[in-house]
Amino acid sequence: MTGTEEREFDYDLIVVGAGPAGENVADYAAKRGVRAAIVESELVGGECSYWACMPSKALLRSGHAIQAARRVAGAREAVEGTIDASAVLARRSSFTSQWKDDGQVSWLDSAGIDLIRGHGRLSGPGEIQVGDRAYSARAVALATGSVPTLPKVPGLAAAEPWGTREATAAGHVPPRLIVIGGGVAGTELALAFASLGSRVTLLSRAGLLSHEEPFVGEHLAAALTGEGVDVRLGVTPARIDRDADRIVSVVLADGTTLRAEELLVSTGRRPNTGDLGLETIGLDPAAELRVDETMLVDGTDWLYAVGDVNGRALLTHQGKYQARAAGEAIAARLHGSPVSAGPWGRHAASADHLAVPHVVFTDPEIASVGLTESRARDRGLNIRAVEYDLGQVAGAQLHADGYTGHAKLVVDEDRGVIVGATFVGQDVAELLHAATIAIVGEVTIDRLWHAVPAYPTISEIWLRLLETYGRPA
Ligand SMILES: Cc1cc2nc3c(=O)[nH]c(=O)nc-3n(C[C@H](O)[C@H](O)[C@H](O)COP(=O)(O)OP(=O)(O)OC[C@H]3O[C@@H](n4cnc5c(N)ncnc54)[C@H](O)[C@@H]3O)c2cc1C
Ligand SMILES: NC(=O)c1ccc[n+]([C@@H]2O[C@H](COP(=O)([O-])OP(=O)(O)OC[C@H]3O[C@@H](n4cnc5c(N)ncnc54)[C@H](O)[C@@H]3O)[C@@H](O)[C@H]2O)c1
Repeated sequence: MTGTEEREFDYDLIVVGAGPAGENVADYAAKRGVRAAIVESELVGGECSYWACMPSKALLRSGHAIQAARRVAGAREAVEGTIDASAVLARRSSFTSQWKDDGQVSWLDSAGIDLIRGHGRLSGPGEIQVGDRAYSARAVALATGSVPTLPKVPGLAAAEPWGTREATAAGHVPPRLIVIGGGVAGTELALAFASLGSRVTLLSRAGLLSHEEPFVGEHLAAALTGEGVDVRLGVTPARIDRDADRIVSVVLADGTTLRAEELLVSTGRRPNTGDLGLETIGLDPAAELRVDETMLVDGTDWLYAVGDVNGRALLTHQGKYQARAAGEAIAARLHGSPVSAGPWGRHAASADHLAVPHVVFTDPEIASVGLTESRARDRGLNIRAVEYDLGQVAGAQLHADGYTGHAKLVVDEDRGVIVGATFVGQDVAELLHAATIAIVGEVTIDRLWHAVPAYPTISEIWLRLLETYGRPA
């Protein structure tokens, strides 16, 4: 570290932010003998545990279970009555440990990682200020997550909309809910609240999940509509107000007015780099933090950025993957050991570029990994894509009466390997890891013919896709 080599340090490593990424950097470094502390301004466990992954999936799960039973003759007849929304909210709250972090704090303690409560801010190279105390470290990892972005719509802020935090922590189910944003959070939470009894209107300026294969949005829009969600595509809110009775009005660009008790805005997130003191080490707080494959920030030899804050892939599992690489890279560098940062090296987060798995927990589920066909073509790959109707697979037909779904593989013809896979259908999330392994392992199509899916499982979709692609000559 330039100018700090002769100093005594409070720690080897200080991590700012105790979300899933920060916890794992500290843990993986500590397991290699690094003295680590973690700074947290809210709850140890981060967004994912309390206001994102866990509560949103808990809000969705009961509705999925009811629908799964309704889709099977014989089971359907046993489903009576309506969903118990208060029991669902209580179950959700149990998954957030009632928004208390005692369990995660005990884990930090058992891992030998010091917890410093408060807002952490860089005050110079290797220096973190928390309140009136400055701490020094040989390495610092920023793992401060991301923050929501709000669209510029007149009246929006004054209308006190829900963000994903308010929606995932909701204490009641609003009779009517308007959702702005047809991305991952918007579609998941629209379905969750519809299943709990809200009349939901989902507004999207484009299609749904527009970064996925085009058939994904079409299937999802049809399914959400079937669940009673009023899906409006290609619409933009022009003005938003909340009246004295606390009813929100959203006026669309075409003059239509929609009303609801609550409005949820889920229009994306950006890295949380504000108020981190980046300017004290010569970095522009408004610019993206650029990192190498070990998450080392460009132009430094001591500062790392891990998880949502580096903008590489805003997903818990990917942040934790980066954290495993970074934690061990930090330890190796501090111990003067070799660092393996080349493609697929043990200290490199190579999968961020080629094999990021992603599940949208709607019904149908959307599970995808790697490149879509259009992104693969944009990268100049020589591509052939094959698709198949999941509803034609025996295992799927057994799984649910009238099963509907779709699957697609994107094949790099020059290398004979899969570079992308997308599945849409009930309970397809568990199909995804096979595709991730095939992509990361660069398993050739010829060899995949020897990976026999058991009969009658939904995994037979793999065989159908291979048959559509063709037997090797
Ligand atoms: C509604 C919703 C649902 C989601 N569902 C999923 C899902 O199902 N699966 C999935 O993989 N991903 C999901 N995500 C994304 C996932 O939540 C994030 O990718 C993940 O939380 C990022 O982890 P992180 O550790 O980088 O940041 P975070 O979890 O945001 O943690 C950052 C931590 O840093 C703390 N912090 C910030 N600044 C400071 C500071 N200056 N000093 C001290 N502490 C600070 C924060 O308080 C926070 O605890 C979802 C996101 C949302 C919004
Ligand atoms: N199951 C999961 O893994 C999961 C679930 C929820 C969220 N997340 C993560 O959280 C992040 C945030 O989720 P998200 O749904 O907010 O983001 P997103 O990027 O998935 O979707 C944002 C949506 O808002 C729309 N939008 C953006 N700006 C707008 C504007 N000015 N006016 C109207 N619409 C606008 C976009 O067109 C898009 O449809 C995602 O990156 C995702 O990775 C993951």
